[in-house]
Amino acid sequence: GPTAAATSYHTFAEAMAEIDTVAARYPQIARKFVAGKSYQGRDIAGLKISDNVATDEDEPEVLIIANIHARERLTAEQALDHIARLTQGYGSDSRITQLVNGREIWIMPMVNPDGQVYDMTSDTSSGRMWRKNRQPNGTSTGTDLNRNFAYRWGCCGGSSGNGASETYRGTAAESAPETKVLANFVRSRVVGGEQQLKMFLDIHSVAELVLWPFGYTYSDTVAGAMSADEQATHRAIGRELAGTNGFTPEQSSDLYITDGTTIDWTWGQYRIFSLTFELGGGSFYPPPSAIDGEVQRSREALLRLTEYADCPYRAIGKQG
Ligand SMILES: NS(=O)(=O)N[C@@H](Cc1ccccc1)C(=O)O
Ligand SMILES: [Zn+2]
Repeated sequence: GPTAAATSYHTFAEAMAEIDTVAARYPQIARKFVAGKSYQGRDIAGLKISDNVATDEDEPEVLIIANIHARERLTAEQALDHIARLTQGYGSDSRITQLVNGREIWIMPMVNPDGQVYDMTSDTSSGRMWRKNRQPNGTSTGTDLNRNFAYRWGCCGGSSGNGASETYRGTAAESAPETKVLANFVRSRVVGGEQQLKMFLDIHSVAELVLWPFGYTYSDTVAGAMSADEQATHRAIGRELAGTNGFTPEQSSDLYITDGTTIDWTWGQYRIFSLTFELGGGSFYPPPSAIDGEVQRSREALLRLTEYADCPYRAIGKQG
């Protein structure tokens, strides 16, 4: 349950059960939502955490997703830990209480459930090293959901057109049902013509990095798409958060060019300040005994990301 520290990786069923348990235990501040279904029909679910959680209040919104890559098991634990911290701390920790009162926080711990189940139902103690979803694509299986988003999809050599590739981009932007579900959820947060989501985090592993857009170009700024202030704000938040967990902060493309990624789309399409974390742990399958230590490293970073949602520009001393 949510009180004990994680001592083993959650199966998909256990993660869904934990979401139900938290929603039942904290009904004033936690509410389960199902954004849609995976290719094989599994729920793509999460928790909304906020005071008056059944009401859409005019509060800055944050979206945190995890486990879009199936083998990156620690990422779901990080998301479930943030859920536990926010719900258990409410009413006793003043910082967390203020955060939950002043934000609407959407957390989705397993956004690639088919891949996660396939990876975990292996005959070894670790996994199948599976990354993609489980959608057939001609001769092979799987679309890399982090190459299937619509902003500059397939533009720049940052993905593959080969179905067997680990970075297969799909037949078109949002060709994967899981991508469509996530993109539809973000689109649904445009209320009164304004995107309510102000911060986005996509949790990956395993490289100990804090990354910001864009991935499709080496350029720091892009006219009409990433101004100097917008880039400086991403960099300042990225560096601040990396200062709390010891990860390396850099623009996504500093590592390699990627196109069709989550954060290029959430920023490029909606100007949601967006980061990707690459957690630590040394491998995709750190021993269960390492889960708690690794997850604790980024607790502060997730709290600060959630705090910035009312004014990300605060990171560069600028008013909204
Ligand atoms: N988790 S990962 O190793 O696959 N990296 C992710 C995120 C990522 C994207 C761009 C540069 C570095 C890391 C990916 O989609 O490539
Ligand atoms: Zn990943």
